[in-house]
Amino acid sequence: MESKVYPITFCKDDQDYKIGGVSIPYLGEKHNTPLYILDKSTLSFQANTYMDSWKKYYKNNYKVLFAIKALPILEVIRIFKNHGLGALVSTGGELYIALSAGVSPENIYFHGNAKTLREIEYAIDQNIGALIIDNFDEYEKIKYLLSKKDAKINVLVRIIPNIEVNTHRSIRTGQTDTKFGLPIDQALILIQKIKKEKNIIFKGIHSHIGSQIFDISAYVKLSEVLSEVYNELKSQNIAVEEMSIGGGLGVAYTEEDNPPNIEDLAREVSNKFKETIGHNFTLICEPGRSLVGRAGITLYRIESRKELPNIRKYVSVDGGMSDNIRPSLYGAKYSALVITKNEKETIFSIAGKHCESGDILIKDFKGPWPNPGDYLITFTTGAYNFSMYTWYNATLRPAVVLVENGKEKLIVKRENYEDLLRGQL
Ligand SMILES: Cc1ncc(COP(=O)(O)O)c(C=O)c1O
Ligand SMILES: N[C@@H](CCCC[NH3+])C(=O)O
Repeated sequence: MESKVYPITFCKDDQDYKIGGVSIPYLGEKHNTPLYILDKSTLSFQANTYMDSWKKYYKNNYKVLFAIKALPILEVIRIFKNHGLGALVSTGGELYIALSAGVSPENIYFHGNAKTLREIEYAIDQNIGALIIDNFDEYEKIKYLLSKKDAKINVLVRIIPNIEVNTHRSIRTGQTDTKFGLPIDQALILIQKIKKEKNIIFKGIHSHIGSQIFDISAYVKLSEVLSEVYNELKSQNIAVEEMSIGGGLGVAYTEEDNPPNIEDLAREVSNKFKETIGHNFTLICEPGRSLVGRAGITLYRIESRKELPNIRKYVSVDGGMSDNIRPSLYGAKYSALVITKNEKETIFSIAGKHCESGDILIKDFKGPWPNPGDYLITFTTGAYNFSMYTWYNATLRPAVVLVENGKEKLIVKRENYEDLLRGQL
């Protein structure tokens, strides 16, 4: 079925809706709901597109790091590792997950604006690819830790590129006023300090302008800014071996969304660098959402319906803001499909089961009026759904199933009631 929001293998045959060749109602019966379902073909396709596009346009080394915060699942990280991707982590916990998935330490980069001494020490002890230094205090922490060890660490320095992108204000990061990174003049001072250290190895510059970005020209502008910093450092005899353009490429949540494609990003950025400083450094990009978003769907069961005359109709499902907080947090829009025998279409809002009036997954959805027990699918739930799970109302974290070629594999177990008591005394 042609759609920007459906996973590549999503389809309907005479019997059922299917994903990865597996019947979706069958998955619901077998694994219960809510259920996250991931299409392996879509994951692989997105990873290959990133790798192939840089290979085609960028004439030097490049690294694609999966920002695992989007979907920190061992099996997913392993799939990407097998396609040649590394991992971007932002906490000690994410570092632990990436290492547990078998990503080799040199392919793990660690960013974040408030790394603790313990997290930095963990990264140094594991000898990861690079710490992405966000501020002067972090530099002091690294210096302090290295003064007590016979170790070295590679670092990138995160700059604020002063680029404001058109996305939700909570997920913009490159504008002048941001908690992430340093203004360029301060970053240059920090780099001079780093260069005086024997065991802090300066590798290059890091940047990230935000998430769910549709405008490739923002990345072209970013490439210009990075080129200026590169030239400034060159004039100070400081070599820049690596530069990161961050992640942030958007995906379609509804048919109205028109995200740019990955190949356009690679071509435009590569062309800009060719024009400015050449491909004389290792280019890094750090996609999260655009690798996993479209691969995921969430399957719910419809529990109840009601009609408030002349006001609104509601259909409530057995999940909600615990498994997808994005509508409540950002007003994010989603596409859905009801699997029902009823044909009469109407307009209703799809509500979650949580004790919050704001727990509405989709407002004013148009589709067939379902019966309790029918299934509802929401699309593009691969990114920042599982990872932003909250256990509000003591809900159980849903299971995750991976599908491919008619086969399914449980890759995360559903929580049970005992899990809710774990750690409680
Ligand atoms: C530094 C950094 N890199 C990469 C990403 C991944 O972003 P996205 O999932 O939008 O590709 C993020 C999250 O926005 C980030 O903070
Ligand atoms: N959590 C955000 C993206 C944040 C990106 C973090 N670097 C979302 O769901 O859209």
